[in-house]
Amino acid sequence: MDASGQYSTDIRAEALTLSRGGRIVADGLSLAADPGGAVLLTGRNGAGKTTLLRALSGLLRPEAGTVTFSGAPARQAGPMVTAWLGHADGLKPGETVREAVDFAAALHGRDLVAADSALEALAIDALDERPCGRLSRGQSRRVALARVLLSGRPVWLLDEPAGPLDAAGRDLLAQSVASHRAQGGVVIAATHQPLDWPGAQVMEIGA
Ligand SMILES: Nc1ncnc2c1ncn2[C@@H]1O[C@H](COP(=O)(O)OP(=O)(O)OP(=O)(O)O)[C@@H](O)[C@H]1O
Repeated sequence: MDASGQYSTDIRAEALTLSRGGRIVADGLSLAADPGGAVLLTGRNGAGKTTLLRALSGLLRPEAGTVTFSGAPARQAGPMVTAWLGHADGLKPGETVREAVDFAAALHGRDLVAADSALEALAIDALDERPCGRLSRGQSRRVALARVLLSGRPVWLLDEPAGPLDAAGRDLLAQSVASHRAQGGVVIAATHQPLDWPGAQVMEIGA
């Protein structure tokens, strides 16, 4: 983020061949997003959406092709510029919502005002004393998303972010994504649900 509070990282993936367990699951995939961009990855179960997200993050090495963030290879830059939301929310059952969110804020050098804002952005401020192990699936997803908001990372990679969210939760997610993009952030999400993110590219995997 620069002095004016804007992100400026772009992502380029070119001619990717991806394999899982020794089997090619996707071939010839390319994708690009400039600051402020969003890409929705769609496609049937097993098409390779999660695999592509992992390759974009730098966690999975492509068999062929390249992923770069503003020109830097993903395996080098990915851990610094991406925030990852997987299928699992990764919350500790005994930790309260407040503890989970405050920890994320501290980890990313954010203050408690930012933590409060993230709780409010996902409308989970009233749940702050509840242990994460006693949340509903949608409430738990909201906490995981609040932690993404606190990451301060320019590129969000979200795997089924709206899976268990209700309509109000999907609206809050859309608003959070819109504010991130307005700051020059990039959001790439795999989804089975139609998500109303204005101007997002839709890329069908395995078509
Ligand atoms: N750890 C693994 N080892 C071997 N094969 C795997 C592994 N994980 C996934 N696969 C295979 O890779 C292919 C792509 O899986 P991936 O999870 O990327 O699909 P997806 O499009 O995200 O699916 P879904 O919509 O069900 O989440 C599938 O055929 C899957 O069986």
